[in-house]
Amino acid sequence: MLEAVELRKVFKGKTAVDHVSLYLDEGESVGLLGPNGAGKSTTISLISSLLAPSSGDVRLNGNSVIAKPQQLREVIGVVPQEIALYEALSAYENLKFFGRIYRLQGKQLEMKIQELLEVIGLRDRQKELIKTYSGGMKRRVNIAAALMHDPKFVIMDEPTVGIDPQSRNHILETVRLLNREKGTTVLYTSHYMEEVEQLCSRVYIMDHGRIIAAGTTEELRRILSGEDTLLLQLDKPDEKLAQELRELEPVRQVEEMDSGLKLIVTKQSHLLSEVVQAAERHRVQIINIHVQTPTLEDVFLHLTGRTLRD
Ligand SMILES: Nc1ncnc2c1ncn2[C@@H]1O[C@H](COP(=O)(O)OP(=O)(O)OP(=O)(O)O)[C@@H](O)[C@H]1O
Repeated sequence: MLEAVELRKVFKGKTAVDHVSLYLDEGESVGLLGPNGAGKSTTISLISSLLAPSSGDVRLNGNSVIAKPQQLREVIGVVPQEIALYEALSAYENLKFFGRIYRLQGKQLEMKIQELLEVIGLRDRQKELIKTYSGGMKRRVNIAAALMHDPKFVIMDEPTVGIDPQSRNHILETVRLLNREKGTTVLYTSHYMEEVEQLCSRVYIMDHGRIIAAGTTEELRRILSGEDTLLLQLDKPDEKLAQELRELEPVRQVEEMDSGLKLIVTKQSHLLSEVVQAAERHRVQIINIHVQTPTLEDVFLHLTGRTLRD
């Protein structure tokens, strides 16, 4: 088990990570979810011993690794947000370089490189220089580089931000394969709820440097078990209508979206006629009303009053 215990990191008087405790059991796929600036990258750097905490501890199978990180470094692979590759070398040459750092050589090194190129779907382009790759392809090579030493724990920092759909799918597939078929323990950081819901069995939600909720996706959704999400598709946006709905008793949250409004409301409230009347008063036409069970995104909205992408 890899564990963070009451981690804190203060940068020049600003607390970026505030008493964060989390654990990864072997074989788990765990999500760390939070908006930009929540402290996810700093938490990852602390857990992987790239950064020293202001206080708190990181433990591998019960033993602190802060003073002696070597043991941890052998079993952990970190995929940072920034691409850390040699642009003037090919994908093959980059992986060879990283493999050598982990003391792989000869046939073993060659096999590992080809295995990982296959996993990331770039075997046929391995001889091309990194600088000719798309952002998504570079990300995929960056992931392979972190896997050269067959780490037991893989920590990924928002690996799908700003990349093309094909690379995104490849990355999600790679995470699945690593976790479900190879049994690798994964900590997956993201601000995309749907990715975490698909990939992870347990989730930590982080905001302003703190863990504000933790549990299985089911448990977290149960935070909203007494509530429904109401999606109103409107013919035009209307700030005043949103404001009026916010003041209705059963309405917990109102979020404005491109096509209308999203309301988190108390279950079984007889709200629809009030909503329809309010829309009529504001001369807004309701094109469609959809009631759905809450998502993790809604849980986040409920806990913080903000959306993940704010
Ligand atoms: N080296 C540093 N020096 C000063 N402040 C920092 C440093 N690194 C991070 N911070 C601050 O700590 C806070 C948390 O940043 P962090 O990068 O961990 O968040 P994040 O959740 O990973 O967000 P993002 O998705 O934008 O990377 C931010 O306010 C950031 O400005």
